[in-house]
Amino acid sequence: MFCFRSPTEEFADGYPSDETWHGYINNNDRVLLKTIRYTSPTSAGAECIDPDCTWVEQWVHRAGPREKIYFKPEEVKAAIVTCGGLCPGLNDVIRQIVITLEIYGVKKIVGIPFGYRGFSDEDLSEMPLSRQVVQNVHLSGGSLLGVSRGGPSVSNIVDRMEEGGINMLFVLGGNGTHAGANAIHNEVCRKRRLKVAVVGVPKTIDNDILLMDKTFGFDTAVEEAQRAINSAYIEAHSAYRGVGIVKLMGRSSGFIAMHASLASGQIDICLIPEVPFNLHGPHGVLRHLKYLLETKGSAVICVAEGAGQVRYADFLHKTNATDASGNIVLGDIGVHLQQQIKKYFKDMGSTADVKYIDPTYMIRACRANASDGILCTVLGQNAVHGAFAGYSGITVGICNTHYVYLPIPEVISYPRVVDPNSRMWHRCLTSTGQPDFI
Ligand SMILES: Nc1ncnc2c1ncn2[C@@H]1O[C@H](COP(=O)(O)OP(=O)(O)O)[C@@H](O)[C@H]1O
Ligand SMILES: O=P(O)(O)OC[C@H]1O[C@](O)(COP(=O)(O)O)[C@@H](O)[C@@H]1O
Ligand SMILES: [Mg+2]
Repeated sequence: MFCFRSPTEEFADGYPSDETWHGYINNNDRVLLKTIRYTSPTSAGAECIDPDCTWVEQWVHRAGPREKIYFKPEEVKAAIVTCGGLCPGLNDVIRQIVITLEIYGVKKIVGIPFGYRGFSDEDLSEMPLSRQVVQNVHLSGGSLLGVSRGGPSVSNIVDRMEEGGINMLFVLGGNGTHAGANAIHNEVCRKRRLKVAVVGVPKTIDNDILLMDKTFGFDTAVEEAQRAINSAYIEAHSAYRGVGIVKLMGRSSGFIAMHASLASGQIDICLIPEVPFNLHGPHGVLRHLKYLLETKGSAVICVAEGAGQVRYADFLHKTNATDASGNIVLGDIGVHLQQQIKKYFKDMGSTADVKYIDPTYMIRACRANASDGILCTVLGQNAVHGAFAGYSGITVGICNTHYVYLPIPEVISYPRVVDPNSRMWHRCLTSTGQPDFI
């Protein structure tokens, strides 16, 4: 009976703890998922399942240390793997998982190099981890272990886990990585019936995982994007009929572009994948740009990489090419915008001085800021508490400011996207002053 998404009743002996210490989470503690009770579907931002906006209580497990633990620490061999693209805070999470495992008394802790690939590539070997190794890793960005896309099949991964005696696996990654983690969980638990815990920590700079307030690294990315936006503003503002373009990450979700635009207060046009727009025509982006140059003298555009390419339009006529993980390879919307803007003004016998800034990797290849550092710390600790409590096939997150365990399938059933009817998108529109481009 090892296939659980809640703590087992079979506890390791000898590790219950001080009953006078009220620092433990009761296994029945729960956190409420949705905290607003909407009166009508017309209330701003309402998410209703029926016209009466019937309120459905949804409770999730509260994260944290349990008094009784399921694994004997001396029998644990824990592994950590980081997959997908980089994200500020990966090293903070790795560090905290290692430190917390050591506090539980775990002696065998390893890192799997370069994502899931590290399970299959003969040239790559496990990296022994200890507090000493990870002590200062959070001071730099990236991942101590390395990351990659693509990699071996789930059964290969589980074969290697069995061979290596790994019985606790911490998986740091986004939607794709979590799909993999869930498949690993199903293989070890349901098929092979091994006593193994697979626990995820959501890593997505795009903030595209469901049900969570936010994911680590997102705040840092938004903050880092400010520098690019400010540079674009200064360039545009100092040029004769200057136009600044900043492209930010977001394959299918425009959260970084929306939040960075809102934070800066310097953006005139924000374009995200979730909101349709035309470039040409009476309501198009170019016409508005002309108006901005005539009235303000300059303009700054913030565009998410997936804007105009996924969902509503395909301005770049993308191929069906995919990366090693199966993600669609997008064209460069920033370059396309730059070309279209130059041509538009040239064709009308006018001019625009267009400066394009692409800080794509600069906003994620940096160390986490203080608030992300704290988030990483708590998530890392809770991942270890969850594994020791006997959870598997779960991931950790922050919901309504509380830390929780969520079943992986629930958070990756589809990517979280910006709701064009949300108050946050409307706040962004208020800040930019842009019209509908349709
Ligand atoms: N549906 C899936 N099932 C199993 N593994 C997957 C799945 N999708 C992606 N992966 C694996 O997860 C890893 C990371 O996926 P990727 O999409 O690149 O990044 P992210 O996890 O950040 O979304 C890759 O090694 C990829 O092979
Ligand atoms: O160039 P890379 O390494 O594939 O990363 C680019 C991708 O990283 C992201 O920011 C995040 O992607 P993941 O969550 O899959 O790591 C995407 O929006 C973007 O397309
Ligand atoms: Mg992905």
